[in-house]
Amino acid sequence: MTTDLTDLGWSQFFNGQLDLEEIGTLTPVRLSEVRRRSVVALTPALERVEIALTGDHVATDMAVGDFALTDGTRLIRLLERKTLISRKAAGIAAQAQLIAANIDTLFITTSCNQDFNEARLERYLAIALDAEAVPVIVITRKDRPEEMPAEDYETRAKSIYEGAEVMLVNAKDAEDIARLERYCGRGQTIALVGSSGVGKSTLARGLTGEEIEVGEIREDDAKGRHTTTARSMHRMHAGGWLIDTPGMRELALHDASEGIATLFEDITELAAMCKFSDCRHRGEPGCAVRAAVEAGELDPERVERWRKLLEEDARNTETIAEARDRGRKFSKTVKSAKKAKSARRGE
Ligand SMILES: Nc1nc2c(ncn2[C@@H]2O[C@H](COP(=O)(O)OP(=O)(O)OP(=O)(O)O)[C@@H](O)[C@H]2O)c(=O)[nH]1
Ligand SMILES: [Zn+2]
Repeated sequence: MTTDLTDLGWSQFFNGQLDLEEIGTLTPVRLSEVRRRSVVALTPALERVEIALTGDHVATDMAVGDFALTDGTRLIRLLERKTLISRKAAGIAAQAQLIAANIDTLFITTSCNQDFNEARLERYLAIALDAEAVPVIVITRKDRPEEMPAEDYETRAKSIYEGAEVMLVNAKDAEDIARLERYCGRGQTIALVGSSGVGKSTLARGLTGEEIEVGEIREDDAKGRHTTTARSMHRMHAGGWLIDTPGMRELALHDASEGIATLFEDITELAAMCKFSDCRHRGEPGCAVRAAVEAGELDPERVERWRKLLEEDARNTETIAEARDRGRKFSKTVKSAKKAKSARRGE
């Protein structure tokens, strides 16, 4: 059976990374599960094969949705990603954990109720923009709006960022699901983010016809527990792929300064014109942001949210950088210990 690679989400972007020899000898696959010492990959024939990780390949470098080349038994190399979503991993060894690669569209989900708020949506928008995925705000419960008419939620969402499409839906309604399917066609990859209870499972069920379980699977090893994800790529009715992982549902902001700058482009540009390059926009002389607020050209609440988002991002990013420094020293120790061990085993 020859399924077109396009079905997997393959495009010129990936094809252009292969040299002639690789085209002749290797097969592109897409990772649908990342385990501790192996990955499960989707082949061009849409079969799932388990590939052991050998040599320098380690699970922490791989993400669900990655494209890789295999010679049939081994994973030869990962291809450069079009988009990447990561999160700050929990625990002392804080490091960025890769959540999903090559997502085209991120459905940022909220509801016509108290879950809806600009700050939350902006945080997800910054993540999507930073990852270079197209953000679509999906507002569920249009059939049961709580605090104001459903259309008002839509209007508020539309005013957040003009680059984001807004879809007001009843997640249980087949016609509304069909409206979302324009992002879910053949070759497209999407993911759902949003708080618990906003309707992500309901949307996922509507788009795939599957009841998706996103429980974390833990594989124990001597050094502790390593979290992997269960089967995470799901085919949608419209032909595309939905990536659903526990990590995706618990995304936190980190290292997203470019996304924040894109989302708040106007404020970012103003801030560059402040007299002091480290201006905190809290009343310093020559503050262009402050001046715009005073002139009524900028919403002060939006400025406050922007500042908080930057702070949150800086806080989390710093922790990762610091941990990385600490980790380097530690990993040297681990590496030499491992070497000694393999030497003893005669590997
Ligand atoms: N009336 C109505 N009910 C909805 C809508 N979207 C979701 N629900 C209901 O809201 C409840 C929560 O929806 P879920 O799909 O489980 O939410 P979730 O985001 O997956 O939540 P987690 O699994 O906790 O992440 C369910 O009872 C859904 O049937 C909607 O648009 N309209
Ligand atoms: Zn300023």
